Formats: sequence, C-alpha cells, structure tokens
Amino acid sequence: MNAIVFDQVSKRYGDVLAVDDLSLSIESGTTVALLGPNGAGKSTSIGMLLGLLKPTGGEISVHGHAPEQAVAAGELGAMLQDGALIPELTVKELVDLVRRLYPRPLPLDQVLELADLGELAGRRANKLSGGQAQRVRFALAVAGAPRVLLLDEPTAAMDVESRLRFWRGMHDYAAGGRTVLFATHYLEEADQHSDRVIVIARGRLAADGTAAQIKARAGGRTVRFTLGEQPAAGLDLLPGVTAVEVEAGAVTLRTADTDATLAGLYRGTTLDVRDLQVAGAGLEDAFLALTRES
Ligand SMILES: Nc1ncnc2c1ncn2[C@@H]1O[C@H](COP(=O)(O)OP(=O)(O)OP(=O)(O)O)[C@@H](O)[C@H]1O
Repeated sequence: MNAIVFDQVSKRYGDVLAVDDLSLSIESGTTVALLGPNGAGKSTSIGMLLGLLKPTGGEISVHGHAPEQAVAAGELGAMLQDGALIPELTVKELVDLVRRLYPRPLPLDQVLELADLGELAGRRANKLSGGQAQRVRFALAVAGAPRVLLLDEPTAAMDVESRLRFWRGMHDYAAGGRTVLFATHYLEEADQHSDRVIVIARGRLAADGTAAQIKARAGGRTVRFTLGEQPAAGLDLLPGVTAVEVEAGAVTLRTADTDATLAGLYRGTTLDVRDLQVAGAGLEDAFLALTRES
C-alpha cells in the first residue's frame, strides 16, 4: 500500500517553477531520502505534503487522503527546519503538551527516549542549544505516533554524536512499519539511512532507486588514461562501459564494472595505454552527475 503519492504535482511561485510535474509513490513502511541541491524543491514538496502549501497542479495523497485530512487525523508528523518552541516550558512539559493533542500518542517516556532527551527533560526550551532544540522538534514530530514522518534536513544543526543518536531514534521509530521521508543534502545520510533515494533537481525527478542503483546509474567508477594520437574508436564497446569522453588524447570511461573494463582494455585491444587511473564514483559523484544531467 502506498503511504505517499504525488501525481503530476507542480508548484509555481510567480516566475519560479519550484516543483515541475512530479510523480512518485512511496510504499508504506519504507524510509526514503529526498536528495537534491539547494532550491531543488524539497521543502516545497514537504510543505505541500503537510497541506501548508497548495499545489499549482496535480494531486497529493497520504494513505489515500488529502494532506489536510491526513494532518487532521494525526497521520502525519513533521520536523521542519525551524519550528519555534514555547520558551517557558521544560522539554518534558512541551512534549507532553503536544502528545496530548493526538488521539493515540506514544507514551511520554518513549518519546523522550526516542529523541534522546532523558537528561534534558527538565531543561527550559529557551536554554537549549541548536542541536538539542532539533532533538525536541524530532520528539514533537513523533509524539502523536504518526504513520508517516516527514523530516526536513533533520540533522542540519547537529554535531556528529547527536547525528548518530538521532538516526538511531529515527530507525527505532521507523521499525514499527512506519513511513519516513527525510530531505537532506548529505549523501552519506541518504546512503546509510534510507531504503530508497529520490533525487530531485529543479523540481523534477532526477533519479529514484537504492543508493547502490543510483551510484551504478551514474557510471559507478571512472577509468582515465592517455592515448595520445591513437584512435579511441570502439572504447564504448568495452565490457561495463557506460560512457566515453575523449579530450585531447585523454580518455575518461565511466564503467559499472572496472575489472571487466580493464581486462577488455588490456586483453582485447592493442592500445598503448598510459597514465592509467581508476577512481571510485561515490554517491557524491553520482549525485552531481544526475543533477547536472537533468
Ligand atoms: N515563498 C516562496 N516564494 C518564492 N519562491 C520560493 C518560495 N519558496 C521557495 N521558493 C523557490 O522555489 C525553489 C524551491 O525551493 P525549496 O525551498 O523547495 O528548495 P529546497 O530543495 O528545499 O532547497 P534547500 O536545500 O536550499 O532548502 C527555489 O528556487 C526557491 O527560491
């Protein structure tokens, strides 16, 4: 069953087409990373999912309902980039206040544990550091036990240790068969913490798959070497090669299988290859290649 469906959704702000004919569906129980450069349309998509922004065209549904209905029914929880916290309340009071607004909230202790707030329970909200305030926002997002959790760049203000703890809490929350969609710029986070990565660029879908598939789609690895005056014809036929660039005698091959490509190059051709370099295309390279392509 689908938790989230975007059907030909677009959003225009004046001259800016922030989301451009976006269609995708997210199966219930999956954790999905929404990846894209600045201005790609991630926050706009999350805003529309929450019913805070109206699409210019197309339709969005959450478990078969319009976003506004899903929010009203407590099906959606969200952690946005800067939600204000009530300064005079302690962390515990604030979390308890919010969870009581929902029909079937999580127990208070469980929320505090998920967000790693045990030691901060008695601290007033106006005395929290940026990273601690983010943890409280996460607690408020899960307090109502929503089936779908939306996180907009959740680890932006967190140090390394806080990040680790945050992801542990997120995985614990998702483990109950819940759906999580998180926006991030951090490719490593997408790689490590999601079942599926959706890359958007300029409001359009640039790639959709597991992190491994996305790396492979952008060519996996590159093999570079110098050929000088020798002809480069036929390099695209080497095993594994997905793209060939030749510039002034310098060749760059993108390959999904480095070993097969090199074997083919050395055993299957008579070329005199110089200055051979093999570089791993990480998710970063894949991401750059994909967002440039689109
Ligand atoms: N209220 C607004 N009015 C006009 N343009 C807007 C508004 N909100 C966003 N935009 C524009 O829409 C585009 C998409 O912005 P959005 O914030 O959704 O991207 P994003 O992927 O979340 O970016 P970032 O990673 O920087 O947070 C950008 O070009 C942005 O400038």
